[in-house]
Amino acid sequence: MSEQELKALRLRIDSLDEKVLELISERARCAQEVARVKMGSLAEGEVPVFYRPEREAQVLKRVMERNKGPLGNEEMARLFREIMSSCLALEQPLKVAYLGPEGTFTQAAAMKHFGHAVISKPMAAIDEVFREVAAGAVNFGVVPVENSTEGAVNHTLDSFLEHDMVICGEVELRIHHHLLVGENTKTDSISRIYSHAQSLAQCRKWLDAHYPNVERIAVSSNAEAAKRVKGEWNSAAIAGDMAAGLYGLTRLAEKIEDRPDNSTRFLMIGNQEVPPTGDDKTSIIVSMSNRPGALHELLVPFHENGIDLTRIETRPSRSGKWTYVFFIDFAGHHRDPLVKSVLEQISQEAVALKVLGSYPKAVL
Ligand SMILES: O=C(O)C(=O)C[C@]1(C(=O)O)C=C[C@@H](O)C=C1
Repeated sequence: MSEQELKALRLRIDSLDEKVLELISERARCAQEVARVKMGSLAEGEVPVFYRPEREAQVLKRVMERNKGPLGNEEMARLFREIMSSCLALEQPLKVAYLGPEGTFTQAAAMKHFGHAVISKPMAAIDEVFREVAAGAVNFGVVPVENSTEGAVNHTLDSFLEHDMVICGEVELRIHHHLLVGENTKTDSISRIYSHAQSLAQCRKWLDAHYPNVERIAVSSNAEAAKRVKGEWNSAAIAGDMAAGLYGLTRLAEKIEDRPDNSTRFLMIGNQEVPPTGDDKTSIIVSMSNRPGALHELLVPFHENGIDLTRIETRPSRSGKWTYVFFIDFAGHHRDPLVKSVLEQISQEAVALKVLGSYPKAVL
């Protein structure tokens, strides 16, 4: 390509950037107007709701439907995700607590869902994320709930039994683990590998094959593992890209998870009910009396009404020995007439039924 051709193309890019800049600014001014309208239409004592997950899901879906390339749908939606995040920050900067420390996959999930224009707050434990939201110190919390290789995150399920929370969104993240070392690590003398217990489990076969005799040490998070390695010469960590970048570690081996489709689902928790979008999920907790056929009775109304169950999980209830609660996710919104009638049928048989929330299915 000649110098002249390159120059002409860059001039075109400059002129397009100016237009993009003007359009983004116009969009941001529109969002400010939206905020003014929201503030102006409040009833006495009502608090404005700036963050609207149902609307955000619609915007992102529309972008993906209309995108003609060459950028892929996900890539384009990610760009719009960030634009919307910045527009919302003009209306109200959201405060989001997540399972920390910085560099965890939960932080990556929070950014994927809310974009980067939020004030994020790392918490030391899942329960603390719940408490922070309950105390009103943040608008939303982000917690892991299930992994495709390792199953349910029990701390999260148990926290739902203790706190009154509304689930207002979900996000799925492909989890890639790397074996990370620091500048001072002697790579032929690694005698311990740090990571979160779930991540060690997700890489078990790889570790058996490559580091069978090295001690595996479970720590509170992958980011904590990365932090430790920085100061030691004989250790490595299993963690993701964010932690690697944050602690300046390099990858000795990439994508070492045993299953290539290894992914984790995260939930956004808050106090805000989300209206239907037409493509939603609902999460409920049900406790049934301890008798034969109870689970069958619980599931029949879903089957009879053609409602798609996406997950069912069992946990011991806190109220009695050998009694259980079921965590169920299904397609639909609790305001849909069909879902409403199924929930009514179940509540006649159940000891207790709690709707944890209806929320848009993950778009990104
Ligand atoms: O539509 C709204 O209610 C807005 O506040 C605008 C907007 C956007 O930028 O598109 C911003 C934040 C909301 O979470 C949803 C959408």
